[in-house]
Amino acid sequence: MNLFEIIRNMDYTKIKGDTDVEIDRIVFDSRQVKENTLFVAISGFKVDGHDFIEEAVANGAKALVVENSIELDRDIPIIKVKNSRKALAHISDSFYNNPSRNLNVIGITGTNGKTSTTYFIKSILEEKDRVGIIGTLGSNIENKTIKTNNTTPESLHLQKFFNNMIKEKISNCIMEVSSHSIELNRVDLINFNIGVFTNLSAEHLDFHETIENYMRAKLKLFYMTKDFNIINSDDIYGKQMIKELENVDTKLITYGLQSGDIRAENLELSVKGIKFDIQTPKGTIDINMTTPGLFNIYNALAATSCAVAMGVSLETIKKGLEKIKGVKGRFEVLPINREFDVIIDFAHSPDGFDNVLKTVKEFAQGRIVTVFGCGGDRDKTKRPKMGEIASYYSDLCVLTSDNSRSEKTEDIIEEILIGLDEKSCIYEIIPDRRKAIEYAIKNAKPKDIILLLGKGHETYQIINGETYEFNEFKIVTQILNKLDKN
Ligand SMILES: CC(=O)N[C@H]1[C@@H](OP(=O)(O)OP(=O)(O)OC[C@H]2O[C@@H](n3ccc(=O)[nH]c3=O)[C@H](O)[C@@H]2O)O[C@H](CO)[C@@H](O)[C@@H]1O[C@H](C)C(=O)N[C@@H](C)C(=O)N[C@H](CCC(=O)O)C(=O)O
Repeated sequence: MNLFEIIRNMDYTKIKGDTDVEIDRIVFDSRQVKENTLFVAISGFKVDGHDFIEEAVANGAKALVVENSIELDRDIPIIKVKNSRKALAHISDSFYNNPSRNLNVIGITGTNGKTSTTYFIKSILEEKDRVGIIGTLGSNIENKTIKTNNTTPESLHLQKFFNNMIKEKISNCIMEVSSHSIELNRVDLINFNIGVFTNLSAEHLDFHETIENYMRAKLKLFYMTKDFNIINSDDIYGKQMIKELENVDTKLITYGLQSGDIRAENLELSVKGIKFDIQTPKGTIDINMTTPGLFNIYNALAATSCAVAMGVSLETIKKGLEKIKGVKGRFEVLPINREFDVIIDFAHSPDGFDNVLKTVKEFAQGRIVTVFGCGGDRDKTKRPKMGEIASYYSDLCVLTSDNSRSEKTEDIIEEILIGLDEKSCIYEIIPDRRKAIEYAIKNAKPKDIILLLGKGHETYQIINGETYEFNEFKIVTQILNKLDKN
């Protein structure tokens, strides 16, 4: 494509050289420059793309887009812009021929639930249509997945994914939209048809500084959408967003338990799953899902709102939601058929602990027994916080190893103990994780829920710098078989 065409409607401050050159490739990483490449220098956080201009030119860059003034003794076109991330979004959109305009793009934003909601919507829409996904788990079209560094990748990659989806005759793209991506111009110029807001809690404040800024970053998505804004009206920031969006023309659909156009009623929560009715303006559907947790009711409401906005029938929504199976190692209830239950979850942060334990508390009829440790060589401030949260919700905590890496498990446990509240829960220390699980299972009482936190889908443990095979699913089965034999 001709460079002049690519930058035609873009804001720039200066152009040096002749833009009548053919460009076959756009990159923002000097290491990926080949012949006929346009290199866009991005000011980074750790390093700065402008520092790699010489390398990009040496590798054959045919033109440059820069934000800083640069000296170059080669005669290639240089386009100077105010904001090169913004320019990258524009260039990528033009280069791939504005692909998002030919897709139904659904953007999901919020602190929690983005990934699940994305997959819930997919499950409904793919009953009738082909669906592409962009998010934490990569860019996915049916069984082809391309891994990505970011939940919402850089604009160039986003536009390329959209273009691939069009080539594959996909009509719907469901994507997670992180607040970073909004602030860093990754999603500029995307033609969003629908925007979904799940919820907001304090996170990423290292980047946004205040929760107000964090909310305002997310709010920007809803000024970009063309057809529908879908907002969780039970969430306190959701309520604020609804007010802010009062004068926006895009149609608004709200959802929730306490309020909303799309509402869940008659909830039944158990370790086996969730049963509830969804009231919609088109009628009521009864839903029976095998994914436990109140948060999944919210995810189902967000997905239903989206499907209702798109005119999908209630029957299809029910079918799509009810076929959803959990994700490996994420709140996975093991099929052990005993008087107690074992749940494996990947939670390994205070926030993750709070979410999982709060959910278990919603339906626990017996004791909550939590087996966990904390990772070594990683953020130590998490340890007392995880101890505090686990003891707040649990009846018994079994403190053990996670991936201790180069640290001593016993030292990590000492730090967890600083936060653990001995008045609210009893605890045992068993550093060997297999033995800790065995202890919890051997001493389980009817109706107990045993939570194994931290490893999730991982199949290894790193202890004293060595990696050992450690598959929690297999270990639980082995322990149960051993107990049955004795
Ligand atoms: C803070 C942040 O957003 N950083 C992003 C940023 O990194 P950076 O600016 O530090 O980039 P860098 O890798 O140091 O390099 C700067 C520039 O120099 C270039 N370079 C570098 C080396 C070289 O040899 N040649 C060269 O040209 C790089 O290609 C880049 O253009 O630009 C990179 C390229 O796009 C991103 O991958 C990277 O995301 C990092 C991995 C990250 O962790 N980001 C987080 C904060 C983030 O965005 N998270 C949200 C999810 C939040 C959530 O909901 O949980 C997300 O959407 O992922």
